[in-house]
Amino acid sequence: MKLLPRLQVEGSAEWLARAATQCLIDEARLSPKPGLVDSRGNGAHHDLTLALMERSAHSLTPTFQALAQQSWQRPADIALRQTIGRLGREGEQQMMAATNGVNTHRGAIWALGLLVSAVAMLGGDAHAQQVADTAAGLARLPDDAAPKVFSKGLRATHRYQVPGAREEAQQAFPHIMHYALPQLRQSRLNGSSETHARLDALMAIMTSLTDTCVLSRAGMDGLEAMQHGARAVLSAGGSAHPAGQQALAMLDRQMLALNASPGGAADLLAATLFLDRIESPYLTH
Ligand SMILES: CC(C)(COP(=O)(O)OP(=O)(O)OC[C@H]1O[C@@H](n2cnc3c(N)ncnc32)[C@H](O)[C@@H]1O)[C@@H](O)C(=O)NCCC(=O)NCCS
Ligand SMILES: Nc1ncnc2c1ncn2[C@@H]1O[C@H](COP(=O)(O)OP(=O)(O)OP(=O)(O)O)[C@@H](O)[C@H]1O
Repeated sequence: MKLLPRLQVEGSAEWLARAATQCLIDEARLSPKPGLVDSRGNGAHHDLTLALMERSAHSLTPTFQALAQQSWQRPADIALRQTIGRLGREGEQQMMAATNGVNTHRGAIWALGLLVSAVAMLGGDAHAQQVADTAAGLARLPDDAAPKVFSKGLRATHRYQVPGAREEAQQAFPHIMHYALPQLRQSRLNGSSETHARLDALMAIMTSLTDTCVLSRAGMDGLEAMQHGARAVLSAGGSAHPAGQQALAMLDRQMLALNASPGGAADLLAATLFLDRIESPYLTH
């Protein structure tokens, strides 16, 4: 692999960090998303707003940049895993400081952080599948310095015996690679607007993700409502189609009634937009 001069590495790290932040902002603004914060309002969240999500996204740029710098052309080993674990946890603290203690982006720091690191490990130029595989290699390494803390996500994975954020990464992000990215591109090819293509990609994730945000807030009934509702949108022709729009509005009402919010699916949509950008960095959708 070609060794890049320091300045070029810094420039690439900055580009990756800005791209990751922009994907978080694009995800947050995308509307109408069922149960989630979007340009219309707060969805099922009492403690989140779009302004808070955007402030949080900006607070994470230095974290993404440090992750890219530290990971540049390095192999997946315990030393790198420890470094990115530390940077990820520091990023969570930055986020919490920017939001006065509200969890806006924990799952997104995990998924996007690993993907930013993986692109940098590969020298800044790679296909989405290689990036996902490389990120999975990192996620499978033990992080011995991680504090043993209680988390809602972990409790939901144990209680319902389902994979969560950790496993999604360790399995090389199947919901991005097998559902969201293909749907995003198919909907674009079908002539859908960028907004509709992104909403369809979100629906594709929601058809099968075991989203621990939804499980924690609304149990298995909430998760089933999310998966069935998302399938109904896609089988009605997607969000660009009038019948799909009706199905999406119904899913939104259901999610609000159940106090359910597919935050994990939202994180994976942001990560999907990032991998899409990596493969076509000069296109502005
Ligand atoms: C793995 C993480 C997300 C912790 O996950 P945990 O399952 O313990 O639960 P927690 O409730 O804190 O967060 C889960 C979040 O993931 C998202 N999520 C939920 N379900 C899913 C799913 N099935 N797939 C993907 N994401 C999901 C949601 O946004 C949710 O808020 C992460 O915070 C972590 O361990 N960070 C340590 C720092 C680190 O190693 N970073 C390295 C990369 S930067
Ligand atoms: N647009 C969005 N709207 C809402 N949540 C989002 C959005 N995008 C991403 N998320 C994710 O959803 C998670 C927030 O979910 P949730 O509010 O259930 O977490 P919590 O603070 O741990 O729980 P609770 O609010 O039930 O106390 C964040 O970690 C974030 O990663």
